[in-house]
Amino acid sequence: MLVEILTPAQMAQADQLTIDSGVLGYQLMQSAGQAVANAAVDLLERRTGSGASGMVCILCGPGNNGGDGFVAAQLLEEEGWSVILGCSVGIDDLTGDALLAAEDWGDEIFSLSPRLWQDADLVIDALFGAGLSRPISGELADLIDELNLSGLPVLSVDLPSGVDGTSGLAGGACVKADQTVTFFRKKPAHLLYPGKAFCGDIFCVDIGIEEQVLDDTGHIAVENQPVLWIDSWPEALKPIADIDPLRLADHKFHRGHCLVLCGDATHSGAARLAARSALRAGAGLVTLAPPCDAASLVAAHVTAVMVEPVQDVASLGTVLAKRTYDVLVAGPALGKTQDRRALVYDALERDVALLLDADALSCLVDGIESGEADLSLLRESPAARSERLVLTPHEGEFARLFPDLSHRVREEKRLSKLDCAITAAQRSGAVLVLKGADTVIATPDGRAVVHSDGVPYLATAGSGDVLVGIIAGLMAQGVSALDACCAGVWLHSRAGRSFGPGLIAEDLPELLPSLYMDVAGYLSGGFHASDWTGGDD
Ligand SMILES: NC(=O)C1=CN([C@@H]2O[C@H](COP(=O)(O)OP(=O)(O)OC[C@H]3O[C@@H](n4cnc5c(N)ncnc54)[C@H](O)[C@@H]3O)[C@@H](O)[C@H]2O)[C@@H](O)CC1
Ligand SMILES: Nc1ncnc2c1ncn2[C@@H]1O[C@H](COP(=O)(O)OP(=O)(O)O)[C@@H](O)[C@H]1O
Ligand SMILES: [K+]
Repeated sequence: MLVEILTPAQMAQADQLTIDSGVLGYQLMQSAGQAVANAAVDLLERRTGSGASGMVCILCGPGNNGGDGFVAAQLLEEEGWSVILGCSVGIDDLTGDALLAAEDWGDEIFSLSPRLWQDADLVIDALFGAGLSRPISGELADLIDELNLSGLPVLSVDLPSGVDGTSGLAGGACVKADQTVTFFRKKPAHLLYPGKAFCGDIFCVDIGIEEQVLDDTGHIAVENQPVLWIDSWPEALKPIADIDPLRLADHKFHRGHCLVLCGDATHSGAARLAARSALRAGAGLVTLAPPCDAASLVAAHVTAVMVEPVQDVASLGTVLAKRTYDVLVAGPALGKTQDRRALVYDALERDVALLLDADALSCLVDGIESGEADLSLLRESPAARSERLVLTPHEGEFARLFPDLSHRVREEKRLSKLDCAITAAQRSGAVLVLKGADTVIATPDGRAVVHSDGVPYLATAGSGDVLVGIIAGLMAQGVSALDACCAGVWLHSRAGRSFGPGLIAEDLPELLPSLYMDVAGYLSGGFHASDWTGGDD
């Protein structure tokens, strides 16, 4: 099944639709508080041994997040745990369901102070959740800093207080939680950094909201899971017993041919990594295209990968006319000389699936008088028109192409990486892979997939070249651009995680075969990401 991600605004709509259908808001709050209390008991029992013999400190804020805290306080006390509760406002300042919850708590409400947790075994952070409207500052920020220094386990309700639910940005003080319990569906901040790093283990619990509300709320993105792309998994990467008998006699030309443009003699490693990765990802043939004076050096460093010199636009035309190529990759250490830049512009006019990475992305900005890429060249390319244009920028390349959506601007204006990636995909007409510890894959029609799996081992030279090669290899076999990007990012991340420390980019393509056996476990059902029409239509 799809795992949808809802913005706090969409979540508020889900709450409201449920309330409109006859469920009391206070009932939802009680379910949320119960889930928090359950999680707290698990954590307490792990810390204090079984039996209700520990103390919980609950920090409540002025809104419904605080309301969840009051409910949890009451339930934990009923179960025999010692509870001490502080609130950022007096009971007279509470309203609605939060006021009801505070009245039902009935016990003492202290002012917030570090003294509250001095004897505690666990702190529950119910200060702010979806309603955070600005970074936390002043006395509350000091309190959060002290809490983070206390070394006590912290359970956050819905979101770690201070983290912006929509963008995952952490502008002011933020609670550093060991565990976060959220409700119905995850929010962007549970997946996007830095927010995700503050959440600890995330548990998403059912509080009685019906799935059907999603038809009305829509969703901002989905999580990247094999169910999205497993149905388009190439035959050649399946275990022999799963291959369609009619495909057992396939030859290499059925598995597609990738052409990878290559840089000069001193910069050919990146393209060679991409080429090898495309082969490992199942492309039937892969050819590297270096400039003439680098051809013998490149040829000396490859074996199954072929070499066809491409000096200029004319020779690219000749090479493309000679054989059928299914996918063209341009970027890894391509260089930004006049010649190589001309190749990128020429490739944009050709009717072939096109993956632009690294230097090819920079070529779209470098040497342009206005300093701005002409995105209409991308949008109107045959590749984009046939939904076969892919861009794989890291944040630096993304900032050059889309300066108004850069990481810096996002932080300044508190914009979400998801919204910005979707906007960039719409402007460029490309399936866009905005790489990072939280990679966002976005499509021109407004869909987004998030792969959030901090694997710092992947932050190593050449790792992005491998990713673009994997995506190209999958597309060569007929996988759609979106499915190939999602599957490629998944495989890349898994490879990094399974290898662990010491990983270098050369290791990554060699890890793919063992991952294909893992993928085989998912082959029993699913649907294509490319068939998914998004949540808000
Ligand atoms: N019926 C519902 O809507 C449900 C809501 N639930 C809980 O309600 C939460 C959302 O509740 P609210 O919308 O009341 O929002 P919050 O409780 O997250 O916070 C809103 C309050 O905080 C204040 N505030 C925001 N940023 C601040 C800052 N930086 N410094 C000081 N004060 C600040 C606002 O003025 C407002 O009073 C969710 O996170 C979830 O925990 C759950 O109880 C489930 C049901
Ligand atoms: N901390 C991290 N967690 C997960 N993935 C990461 C992390 N850091 C980098 N990556 C991934 O590693 C790859 C690096 O790509 P890139 O920056 O283009 O490197 P290069 O240009 O050296 O090939 C991207 O796919 C990115 O998503
Ligand atoms: K919270």
